[in-house]
Amino acid sequence: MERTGLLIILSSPSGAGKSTLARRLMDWDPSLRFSISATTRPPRPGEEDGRDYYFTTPEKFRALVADDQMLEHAEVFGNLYGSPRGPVEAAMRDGRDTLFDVDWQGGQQIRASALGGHVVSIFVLPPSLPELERRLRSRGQDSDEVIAGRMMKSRSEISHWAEYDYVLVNDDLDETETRLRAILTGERLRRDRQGGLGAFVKDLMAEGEA
Ligand SMILES: Nc1nc2c(ncn2[C@@H]2O[C@H](COP(=O)(O)OP(=O)(O)O)[C@@H](O)[C@H]2O)c(=O)[nH]1
Ligand SMILES: Nc1ncnc2c1ncn2[C@@H]1O[C@H](COP(=O)(O)OP(=O)(O)O)[C@@H](O)[C@H]1O
Repeated sequence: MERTGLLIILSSPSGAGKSTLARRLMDWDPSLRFSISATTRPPRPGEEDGRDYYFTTPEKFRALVADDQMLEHAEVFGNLYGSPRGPVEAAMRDGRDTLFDVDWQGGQQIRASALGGHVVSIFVLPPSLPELERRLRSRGQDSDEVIAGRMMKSRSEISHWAEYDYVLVNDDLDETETRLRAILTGERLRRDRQGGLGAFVKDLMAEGEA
């Protein structure tokens, strides 16, 4: 069946659990392609260039933007982040779904992009702000100053929740993962309903006539 890849946007305030959920979703379905962003922020311990992010300089980042190689880009917490366009277009052509971990600005730009794919957007909320702060601390990778900055920004990120198709409160991680899988399964069926299924039904009916 002919199909176009879905563009799946995952956003949340920092620390709500996006990266954890994205990893789980890809373990569940290895055919999902994670859009590896370029960023000018320094790597955290354990992060790998080309797996978690493409770590780059502001100069190189701006050159990519000028060359129209970014599907979307934004400044978040004083650093530049962007989704390279080429791999997304290739995945769409191959009928593979792409998962984006981007902020609300990236979400808006992907929805507005001319790629013409079926976009599904999901916003992840923490059960409470004290729990969000606890998760940021438990990750143990950011200084107090960085954590305070992310907590301050969390309200403005959360204020965009209503722009998303789905909103999940990430309280119990297993339960949130189950819901994410259900969303993906349902949205794939909707995509197929709008796409190649028409040809399948036509063939089915023709068989009956033969
Ligand atoms: N617009 C946009 N935002 C991104 C991109 N990559 C990551 N982000 C967002 O930037 C923010 C900071 O990401 P990161 O530095 O990994 O910190 P974390 O969210 O605390 O793990 C998060 O809201 C990400 O969703 C991107 O390519 N484009
Ligand atoms: N449902 C959950 N319950 C408890 N801890 C969680 C849950 N989801 C994620 N975490 C933990 O919270 C921290 C932040 O999660 P992470 O996925 O890095 O968030 P984000 O990518 O949104 O910044 C990590 O230490 C992660 O293991």
